[in-house]
Amino acid sequence: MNKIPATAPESPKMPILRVPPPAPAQPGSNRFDMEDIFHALNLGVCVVDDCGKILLWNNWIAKHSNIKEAEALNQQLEKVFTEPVSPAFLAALKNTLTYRLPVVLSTALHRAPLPLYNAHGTQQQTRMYQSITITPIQSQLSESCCLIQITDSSPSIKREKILRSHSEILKKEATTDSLTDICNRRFFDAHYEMAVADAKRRKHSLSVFMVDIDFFKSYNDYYGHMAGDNVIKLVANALKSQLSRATDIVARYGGEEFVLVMPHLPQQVAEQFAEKLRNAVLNLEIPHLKSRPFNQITISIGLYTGIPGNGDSLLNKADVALYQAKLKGRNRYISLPLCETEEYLEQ
Ligand SMILES: Nc1nc2c(ncn2[C@@H]2O[C@H](COP(=O)(O)OP(=O)(O)OP(=O)(O)O)[C@@H](O)[C@H]2O)c(=O)[nH]1
Repeated sequence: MNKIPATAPESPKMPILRVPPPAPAQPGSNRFDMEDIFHALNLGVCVVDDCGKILLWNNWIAKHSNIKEAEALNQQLEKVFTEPVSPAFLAALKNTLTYRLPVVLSTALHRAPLPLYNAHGTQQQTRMYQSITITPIQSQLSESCCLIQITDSSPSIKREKILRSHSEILKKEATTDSLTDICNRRFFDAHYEMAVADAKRRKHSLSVFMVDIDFFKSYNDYYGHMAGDNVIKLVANALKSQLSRATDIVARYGGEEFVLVMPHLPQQVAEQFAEKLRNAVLNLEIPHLKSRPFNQITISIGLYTGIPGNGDSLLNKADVALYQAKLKGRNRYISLPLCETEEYLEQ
């Protein structure tokens, strides 16, 4: 190891760092051995000369690269490793040596520029995440050198990953209905507001489908609440499986009621889609002996297709249509007739 001299070097050929002389020893205090401190640092320290030859190599790098100090000294940095060094690191080093400007390698872009490991010879052979700074320094002999400092950023990156996954989970929980795993009312309200604004701006239609499971109170009473929960899940899945466009959503509106919003559908296509939804639930063939005359789980659908205007909301109109579907015997869709706003669509 090349000691970091605190005074003038013995050999005029050996470049040295400008290290401030130690403070005069106070009575009773200890003098520090710079070499011990250099090797005890909990970060990698390496100095290369203007040709990229290694002049200093501390214990931290020796440990994490599995390359001893004696093997590293006087070798070209990029050749001392058996595995490749990242081109970004080499470019940064070259820049610092040429232009004498310090560089901080972005940990976001360059996670593991050097082949350094936390656990050598174990199964855990993934490169350590590193934060690297390269600083130009001047030796007393005016030779240009670079100080490379490396810290292990794995713990902070791990922490960041955990925080990010926690925030993803929280975001999902805030927008998803826990029983059915489809969008919840909160997400729907926000989405609906944006869909309405978009449809108004572009003057295109929105189709709103209000869906309600028929005779669900009697189902709960007869089969029990848990069986009722399971039906809600199955119906939610059946409705969701009919959607294919990224712009369409289905949400649990509350209890055994669902809502679907789909932009840009001609009314006739929206009606065909409502029939597809009804059949998807019918095809589940869930027995419901208290539902006369169907004897199985069915849904009623209220559909309204229109350009959002300033009057009654599309949701209210779809709700009115649902009420009519219930009155007319359930297991059907009702689509409210076009009003003035829709005449625009027909032009
Ligand atoms: N199992 C279960 N039941 C629910 C849930 N949310 C609401 N319900 C029940 O759904 C039933 C809805 O009943 P009603 O609104 O009277 O409607 P219905 O019996 O389906 O009658 P129609 O809609 O007129 O066909 C009530 O008994 C609620 O307790 C839920 O999360 N799980």
